[in-house]
Amino acid sequence: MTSTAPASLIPVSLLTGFLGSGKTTLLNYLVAQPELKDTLVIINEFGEIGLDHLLVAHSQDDVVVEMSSGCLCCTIRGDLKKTLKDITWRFAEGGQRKFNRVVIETTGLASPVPILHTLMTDEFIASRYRLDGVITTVDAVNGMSTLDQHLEAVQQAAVADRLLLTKSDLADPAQLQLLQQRLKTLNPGAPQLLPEQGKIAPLELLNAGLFKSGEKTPDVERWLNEQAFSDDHEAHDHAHHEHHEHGHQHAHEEHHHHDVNRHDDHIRAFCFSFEQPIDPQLFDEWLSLLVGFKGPNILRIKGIVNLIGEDKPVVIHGVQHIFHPTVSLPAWPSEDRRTRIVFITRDIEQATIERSFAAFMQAQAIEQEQNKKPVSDNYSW
Ligand SMILES: Nc1nc2c(ncn2[C@@H]2O[C@H](COP(=O)(O)OP(=O)(O)OP(=O)(O)O)[C@@H](O)[C@H]2O)c(=O)[nH]1
Repeated sequence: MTSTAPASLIPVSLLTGFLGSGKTTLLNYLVAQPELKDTLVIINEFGEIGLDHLLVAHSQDDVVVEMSSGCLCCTIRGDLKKTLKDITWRFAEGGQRKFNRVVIETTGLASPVPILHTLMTDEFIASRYRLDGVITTVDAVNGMSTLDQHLEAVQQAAVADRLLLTKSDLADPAQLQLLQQRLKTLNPGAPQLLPEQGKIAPLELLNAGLFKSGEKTPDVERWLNEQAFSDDHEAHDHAHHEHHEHGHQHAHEEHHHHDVNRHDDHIRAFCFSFEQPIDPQLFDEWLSLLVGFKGPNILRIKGIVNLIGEDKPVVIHGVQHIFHPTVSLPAWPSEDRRTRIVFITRDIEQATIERSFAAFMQAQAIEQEQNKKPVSDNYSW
């Protein structure tokens, strides 16, 4: 189990959101704000000639924009690695780095999961950068139909740490409320914010990760936002209820369309918790087996774990089958010593996770009694 010095790593915010959902408008506003001084913006878009960089105002000398062409999610993944390596010396003066934060705007057409993956897998990147958070813009007017039609848009919203509902000035309030409820069901942990023409206090978006810039103490509560998952079912029921009402009162066809095999019906967001400290080997085996079998369907995992023999909590953060180096926290953030892990999955139910964990615990108890084979030999998914 390794641990890193997160305070010294450069925070990276990922800005994603479907085509035309207001990413550039937001960036244009953000780069002019003092909080984003010394921020390097990497803009990527689909197609050979990038235009977006021309739209981002260079309001401050310290804000620099790096262009890559191609689709960031596939061919450009190598380029992203290269760019993140190159900028450490290209944007340096007298041996001093000229930026202390990076924002990557991704193409609206792709799921950000492979990019998160890239940020975690490359050794050089993981040793220099840390993910601060995923910011996702959702168009308040077109959001519903975009979510219906594009799995990528659902994934963008599902893995967000902050959801920005743009163009709310153009949306009908009832329509906006429905979208907000749908997003709450999809991703209960992400605060929803409503910028007007991209105007939003930068601090609402930055520091969404475990650590705030310049601070050594992690903010687990804000990062995990476990509280938001406790009324998960309520939110789900409410969304369906509202959905029906809306369908009957306003748009029967739309209602019907939304209910038919929605992409987000496959997405699950829940918090797994466990009271007692967990045997580290059992936890490792369980997690390895889980990501081994279900990796592609795990969009994001983040959590705080109480391990037997460790007086400090351990933080885990993963995407698909890839995990960030485990971080040991200096102390428990509160009296609450439970293991709490937030899962965002595709087609993996909370009950499946709970059942597999219970089976491991049970098998371990039997094994301890009979001193038999490792638990993983006996569990199948
Ligand atoms: N009325 C209104 N229009 C907005 C708002 N935010 C963005 N827009 C408009 O929406 C359109 C698309 O915004 P962009 O910022 O270009 O969206 P984008 O996500 O960067 O688009 P792509 O680069 O195509 O992915 C532009 O015409 C913006 O002016 C808003 O809050 N209100």
